[in-house]
Amino acid sequence: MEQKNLNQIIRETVARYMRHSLIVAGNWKMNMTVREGMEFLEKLGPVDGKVMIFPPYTTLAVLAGEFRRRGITYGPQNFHYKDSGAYTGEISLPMIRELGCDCLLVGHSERRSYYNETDEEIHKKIQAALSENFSVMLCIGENLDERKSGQWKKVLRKQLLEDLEGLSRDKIPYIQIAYEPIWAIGTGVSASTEEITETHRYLKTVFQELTGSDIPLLYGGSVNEKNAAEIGSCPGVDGFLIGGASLKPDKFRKIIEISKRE
Ligand SMILES: O=C[C@H](O)COP(=O)(O)O
Repeated sequence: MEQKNLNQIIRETVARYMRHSLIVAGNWKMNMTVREGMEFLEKLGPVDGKVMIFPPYTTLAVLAGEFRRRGITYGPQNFHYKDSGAYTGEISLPMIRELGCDCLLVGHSERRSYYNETDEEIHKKIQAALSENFSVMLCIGENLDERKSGQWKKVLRKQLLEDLEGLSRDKIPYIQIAYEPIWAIGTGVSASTEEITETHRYLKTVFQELTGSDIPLLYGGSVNEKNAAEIGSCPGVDGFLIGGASLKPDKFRKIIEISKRE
């Protein structure tokens, strides 16, 4: 019995280390002027691994070439689903394409709560982006009341089903999901490894039911250089979406180092 448990532990450990590198994505939110972004990249130095950055538009436009040169995938934090028109303050997919962006962030809880983005609107954005062959990183997450009352499964399932409604099989490789419990964002206290493991297992199951496929599933919410190794070793965690710690080159670099598996 003891031997069996040991074998199981060895298998799980080997499987964990054989996994591909984790995706390390930074969401700069409304931070980083062009000058600050340039300084950030200089301090960060060369990177390898799967690194993504979602900067604000102004910085994105000026530094697109720098990101590309360093092998960093980059894209906007928001966009409009129409190609053009009288939508003051908005940015369209053709404009984004011109900057060579590959992956677009969509559905972040700050967009949902501060700008009243609905699942219907998020669905339209995803459909538009996929039809133009962009990749998307869809953010989903529950609030503290929903977590405490045990409603989180229902809430996350609804977001997934509504945001990805009608997703065709050929577009599955263009989707990544970031699970971000709203109550852990910017608080300095991440969800526990038990909560992350349980939630990721649940979301992978729902996505499997929905599409018959696996999906890259990132965790976001107070990830930093100190907790990344532990969170990254949770089953079902394929990477991180990082806010605060992605603004500090030394912290971001440490997380990239921790996330290398090959
Ligand atoms: O998009 C990133 C998340 O909102 C996480 O932000 P945080 O790492 O500052 O908690």
